[in-house]
Amino acid sequence: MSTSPAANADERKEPRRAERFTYTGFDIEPEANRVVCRYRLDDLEFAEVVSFPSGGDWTSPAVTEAARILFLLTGVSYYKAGAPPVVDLGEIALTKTELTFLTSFYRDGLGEFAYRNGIDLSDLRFEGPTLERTSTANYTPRRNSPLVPFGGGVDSIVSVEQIRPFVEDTQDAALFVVTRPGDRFDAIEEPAKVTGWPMVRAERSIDPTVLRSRELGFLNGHVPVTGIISAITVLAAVLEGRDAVVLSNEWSASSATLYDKGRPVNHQFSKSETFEAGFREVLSDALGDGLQYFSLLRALSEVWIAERFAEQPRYFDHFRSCNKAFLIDTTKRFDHWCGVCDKCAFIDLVLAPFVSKEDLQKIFAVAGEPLQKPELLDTFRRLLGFVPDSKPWECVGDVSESRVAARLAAARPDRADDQILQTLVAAAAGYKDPAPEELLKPLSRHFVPERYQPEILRTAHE
Ligand SMILES: CC(=O)N[C@H]1[C@@H](OP(=O)(O)OP(=O)(O)OC[C@H]2O[C@@H](n3ccc(=O)[nH]c3=O)[C@H](O)[C@@H]2O)O[C@H](CO)[C@@H](O)[C@@H]1O[C@H](C)C(=O)N[C@@H](C)C(=O)N[C@@H](CCC(=O)O)C(=O)O
Ligand SMILES: Nc1ncnc2c1ncn2[C@@H]1O[C@H](COP(=O)(O)OP(=O)(O)OP(=O)(O)O)[C@@H](O)[C@H]1O
Repeated sequence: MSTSPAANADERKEPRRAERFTYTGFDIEPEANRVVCRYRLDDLEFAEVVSFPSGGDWTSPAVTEAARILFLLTGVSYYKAGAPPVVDLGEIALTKTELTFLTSFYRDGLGEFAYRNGIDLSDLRFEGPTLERTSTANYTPRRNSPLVPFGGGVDSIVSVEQIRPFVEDTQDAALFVVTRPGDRFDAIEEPAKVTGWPMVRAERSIDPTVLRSRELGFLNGHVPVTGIISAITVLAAVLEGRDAVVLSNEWSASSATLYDKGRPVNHQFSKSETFEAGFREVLSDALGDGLQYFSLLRALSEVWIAERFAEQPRYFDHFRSCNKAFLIDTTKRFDHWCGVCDKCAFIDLVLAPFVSKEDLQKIFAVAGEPLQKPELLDTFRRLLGFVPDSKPWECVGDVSESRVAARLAAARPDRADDQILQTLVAAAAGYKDPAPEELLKPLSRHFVPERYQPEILRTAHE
């Protein structure tokens, strides 16, 4: 694959698969507090730069390990530009555990990308030396000093509030946010202020070439971005000697968006339990068990999370889950809930049992509350699973969670006249869903260490 940087929108090329993707190397640049990751797709070079403005101890062996893991995961954005059958790891030797994990990160993490582009990634093969690890970096952190990646939505807000009591003695927790250099997401900054916690930042420069996919004839599509953010957070945590990276990935993030020839395709793969378990193994082999990477919400339903969020009204005027707040192109970024996307519709629905109609109408005031828009009936029908194989490619709950939320919301006096909700509940009558109280208990295993377990996790599924 080769391309001219002079290509413009009038010279669009047809995307085609490349032959080979190569990990060419990474440099740790302590004086600039950054890591530079370099890749090649056939003869086209890419570089991604991740900076950590607050610095840290770059001499620690654990930092080198964490930077190497970051290098492994950030490659996926550039691989997807040509999706070749071969990934050449160059001089980077991988343990068997790492190879298994990375293969899944590419195949499953790019599952949506592959499905929507009609590409079969089952032929994907990694070539490179094998690493026989005999010891870990033996990382030893400070006690109770978690770093919480913060997306500004319901999930990470609930995590912060659940973790808060466990860090009262150390006062050493921090939010973590990844942006482009100098960029700020209002949708993150505003609720972050409400938490009152300090913020650690990383700045990520994606190679600008990959942002011109259409024009340059690259393949394009979704990338497992939470995996990339996770790897960046781990490096930030290790630089600062912290003991935990606390994700906010819920139980339903493990559910497939659809099945393709029997194989699950999950938009949220890098938020899934499979990703979490594999990444934890990689981290434990490389760093030892000093750093705990886990999702606090792994075992918990969207309904439980929504109920906890409703207990925190001070965030209502400040939080935003709509992904239109996060577009890289600032001219296209929204400064309010768009009020029509699947994510807005889902958040409205799942909060409706617990947050008053009046408050939800205020939250969605600019574009209007999704549950009041007759034109969104089909959107809600898809969220509730009434249209086969049409769960949105978005971070939304499981169809049964949506049906339970609809029933609970429709039973509220302030929703008695809500046409959409009443129509959905009538249509949901034939579905056998868990009782609401079942969704208020832990639903699966989780990896939350005892010192960070909220009450709900202490009472079940130990
Ligand atoms: C903001 C958003 O939803 N973006 C998705 C959208 O991309 P679009 O082209 O409209 O805009 P940009 O996000 O600005 O991306 C421009 C190009 O850059 C590529 N890119 C971006 C980040 C990266 O790490 N590597 C990249 O190569 C991207 O592919 C574009 O070509 O549609 C894309 C195709 O479906 C999505 O991939 C974009 O999603 C972003 C990567 C993103 O950050 N999305 C999160 C809001 C998101 O989806 N979070 C998930 C978490 C699940 C997971 O980890 O997979 C969720 O909410 O479910
Ligand atoms: N720019 C970012 N910097 C750091 N962490 C992020 C960023 N964007 C998302 N995250 C984290 O990635 C994970 C997945 O994001 P997701 O959008 O599902 O969560 P959220 O914003 O907390 O909640 P919601 O689903 O309501 O948007 C969460 O742990 C979230 O906090």
